[in-house]
Amino acid sequence: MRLKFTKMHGLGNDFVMVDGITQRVKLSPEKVRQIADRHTGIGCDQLLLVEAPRNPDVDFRYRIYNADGSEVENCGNGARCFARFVRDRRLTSKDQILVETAAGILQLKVQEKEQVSVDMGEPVLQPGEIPFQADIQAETYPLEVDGEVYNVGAVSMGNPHAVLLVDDVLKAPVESLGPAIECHPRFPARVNVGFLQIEARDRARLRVFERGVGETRACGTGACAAMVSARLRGLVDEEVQITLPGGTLTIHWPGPGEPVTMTGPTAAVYHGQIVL
Ligand SMILES: N[C@@H](CCC[C@H](N)C(=O)O)C(=O)O
Repeated sequence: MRLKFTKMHGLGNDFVMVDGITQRVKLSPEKVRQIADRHTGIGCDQLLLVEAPRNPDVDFRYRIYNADGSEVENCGNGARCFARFVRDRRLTSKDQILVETAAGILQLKVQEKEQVSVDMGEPVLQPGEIPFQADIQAETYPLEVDGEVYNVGAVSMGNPHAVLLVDDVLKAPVESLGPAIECHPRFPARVNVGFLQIEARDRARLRVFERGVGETRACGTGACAAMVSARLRGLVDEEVQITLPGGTLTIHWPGPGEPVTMTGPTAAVYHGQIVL
């Protein structure tokens, strides 16, 4: 199979974008891992596959695969790159795009200077739906890892996130605690793990150890989940600039019952073909 693709990124969270509308694509977890390999493939955090929608009321469907080959529900930086990709490839000329994902329908707005805003929908906080094992919903939950107890927020943005507050993201134990929480038995579908440092009511820093990938330079759903967790704890206002290692996202969330909006940049790097 010869596959045409575009390499893109959102704040350094990098993607192989594949147009499954104008070419025939058959992907297995092995093929995704082969493409994502940074030494022997193209290299990416996620592969995003654009397809025709199944729901006639939306414009596209897009599917998300982590570098480990697992198919997942949502990807914030990927959603922004997806919007830019379908316009650059002239699959649509709309600047407001509705897209079906495994997490539901997202609404994307293409702005000036390659910025895209995404209505990420309402966060899910019910433990069973995240999924997270807890008897009742709470702002934070004590989570035991290797004999230590950490207070974590648990939020789904379509995909599951754990959020820990830290004093300094640069010193946060992302490489050790990230994988231990990612596979914690209380998160039966595994989890993305965010380490959040609040700097002011409108400014924060974040590092994310992503499920199925490892630490990435940015995670859009991770920034939304961090915002939700911080706001539920009363630590931030309704709009926050969240700076990740790859750059800054603007996240807006008035509060429970409201959708989260994420705004940030997109970048196209190159086009290519790979034979699999
Ligand atoms: N990088 C993404 C999230 C991608 C999926 C995640 N690793 C998961 O397994 O849920 C983002 O920008 O949101």
